[in-house]
Amino acid sequence: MDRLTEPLPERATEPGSVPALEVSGLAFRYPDGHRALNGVDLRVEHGERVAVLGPNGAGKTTMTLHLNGVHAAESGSIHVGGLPVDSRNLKEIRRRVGLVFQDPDDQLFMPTVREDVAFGPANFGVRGEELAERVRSALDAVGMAEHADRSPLHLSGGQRKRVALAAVLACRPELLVLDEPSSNLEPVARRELAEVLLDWGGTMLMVTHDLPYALQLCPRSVLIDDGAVVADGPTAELLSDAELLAAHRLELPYGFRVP
Ligand SMILES: Nc1ncnc2c1ncn2[C@@H]1O[C@H](COP(=O)(O)OP(=O)(O)OP(=O)(O)O)[C@@H](O)[C@H]1O
Repeated sequence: MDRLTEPLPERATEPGSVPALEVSGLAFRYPDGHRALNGVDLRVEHGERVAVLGPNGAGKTTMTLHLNGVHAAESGSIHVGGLPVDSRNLKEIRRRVGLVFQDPDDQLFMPTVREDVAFGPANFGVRGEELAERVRSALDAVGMAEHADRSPLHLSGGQRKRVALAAVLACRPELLVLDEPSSNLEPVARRELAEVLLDWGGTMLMVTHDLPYALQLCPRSVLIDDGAVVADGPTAELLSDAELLAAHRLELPYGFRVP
């Protein structure tokens, strides 16, 4: 592995402390026999924001779908705040891990935006004024409060993405996992989403092909290729390594320079 050794900013590592996320030797094969993960190792400390980079088909989404038990590991282990991700703990794991899917249509299914955002916390037992307050503050955070009574079906793609994020934020997760949050967003919505995520302030893992977005939001990045982590370090260093990027089919936008 290409290990970049500079000390990582914003990483609160204490020897022996329980990390927010620990993935060890995670391997997975789809039912058709395709091996998508070949031993992923990743440790994320509380409060870190980590971008997950890699070419198409590298295994990024497959890895994220293991973090809240959508897929079950073939071998290896995952711990969230010290709790193993396995079938006995799924309810608590899903409370801790908020997964925002790449396609909001995989997540939104209620008649109104308000009901979609209330669904998760209600499912975890939140009721009454607390539920109403969570829905209000999550919709406010993503700038969608005025659309609370509309059908998600009638929103634009970018608006649906914001509602999907609100639905996860309303669950108050300990670990927020986002798959391609900036795709299909207009520049203003992309910037506003960055502000929401920075304000949120919790532990975050963000899968993205948007390298400037990774640089803006995540002090640390891991690069996954062929189902394994091939580089892990400060985002600015990874993105300054032209050879590393080329070897894994990553490219900065034309004219973009890492400051
Ligand atoms: N349901 C499935 N059945 C079989 N193979 C799959 C399935 N879903 C994904 N794969 C394969 O697993 C590998 C990893 O896919 P995954 O979606 O995790 O990649 P990714 O890094 O998220 O890619 P992208 O950047 O294109 O979204 C790919 O080779 C893909 O073809």
